[in-house]
Amino acid sequence: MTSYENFGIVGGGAWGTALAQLLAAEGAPVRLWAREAEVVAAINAEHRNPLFLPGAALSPSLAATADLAELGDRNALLVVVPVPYLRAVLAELPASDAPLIFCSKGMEAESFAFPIDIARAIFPQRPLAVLSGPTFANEVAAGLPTAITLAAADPALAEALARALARPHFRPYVSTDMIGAEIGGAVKNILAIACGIVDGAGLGLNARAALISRGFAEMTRFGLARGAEAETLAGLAGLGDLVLTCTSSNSRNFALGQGLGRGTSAAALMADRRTVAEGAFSAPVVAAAARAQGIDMPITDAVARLVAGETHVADAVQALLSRPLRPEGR
Ligand SMILES: NC(=O)C1=CN([C@@H]2O[C@H](COP(=O)(O)OP(=O)(O)OC[C@H]3O[C@@H](n4cnc5c(N)ncnc54)[C@H](OP(=O)(O)O)[C@@H]3O)[C@@H](O)[C@H]2O)C=CC1
Ligand SMILES: O=C(CO)COP(=O)(O)O
Repeated sequence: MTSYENFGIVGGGAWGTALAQLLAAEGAPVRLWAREAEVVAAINAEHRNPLFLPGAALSPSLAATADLAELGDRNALLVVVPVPYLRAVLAELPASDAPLIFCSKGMEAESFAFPIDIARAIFPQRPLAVLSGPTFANEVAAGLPTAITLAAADPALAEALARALARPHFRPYVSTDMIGAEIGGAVKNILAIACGIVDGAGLGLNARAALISRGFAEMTRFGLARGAEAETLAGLAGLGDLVLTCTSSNSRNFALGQGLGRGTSAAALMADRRTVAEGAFSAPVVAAAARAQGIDMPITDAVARLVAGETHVADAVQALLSRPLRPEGR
């Protein structure tokens, strides 16, 4: 079985930096590509990333580069670029047959593609995997206990990558359901915005619990219609991540929702921010994809309209509460 020891990280945001630190913590050489010179310089000179992961001390064995070509000799790449920018970055990757492990959580506008779909179109022959679950970057960088789903169509690849990424405090659970892992991560971001809205608007904990469980029903309907396995959606990459990000303002998506719930416009909340709340990008995309397939996703649709400034919180809540009564299983 191939062993993967020589990792490269594509993306110098909070999650790319935390994954790089996970792998470099005990002195293993890890190379990370970041787009911004400021991030590259801070990682190399100060062993910190104050822009995206303030407070984390990084291992000196983690080296950053602004040149993607320097990842050409790595035998596996963790790709941690927000989905709206992913296609452009993948197109610049150096030629290699090293597996690509996708760690981003979203769906691309217009193409309705998940990271795996984008990658398959660009690299039809390259082995692909997905890494997704309840994993706040700052906690992983601090070495706190974390479990995550690692999915690849080839079970031997999933197992080899899981073995390479596992640490005493970081447990990957293997799966062959890549689409399930991707859908869980993309949809939970949208639902975290919804839960943040409920929190910011002071609508109470009953409403939040209702949103988590009815949101999970939406995730499940969307996932099953697209070939995901129910077990994946009920696992770390789905329900696990939903619970994490729907209950903590450490989630950027939840925090964005809190701002909306307090009455600030999405445009004001999004202006000048450098960190991503992927759910704001994905909500209109998932809502449109669901509509096109005839899948009922009222919470996702409400978040999409709130982010677009097409409705107000009170009206969106009223619309959700006045839907016809129905059996819970639908
Ligand atoms: N933060 C977390 O706890 C977790 C995040 N994720 C997912 O990981 C992905 C990355 O998020 P995260 O690391 O938090 O990002 P951050 O919000 O911390 O940072 C923003 C990232 O976007 C990149 N970026 C901005 N503009 C562009 C562009 N035009 N082209 C290419 N890259 C650009 C930045 O790169 P640069 O530095 O070069 O500007 C930076 O890596 C997202 O899909 C997120 O959902 C998944 C699990 C946990
Ligand atoms: O995906 C995450 C944790 O699993 C991080 O969530 P946010 O992007 O909402 O901060």
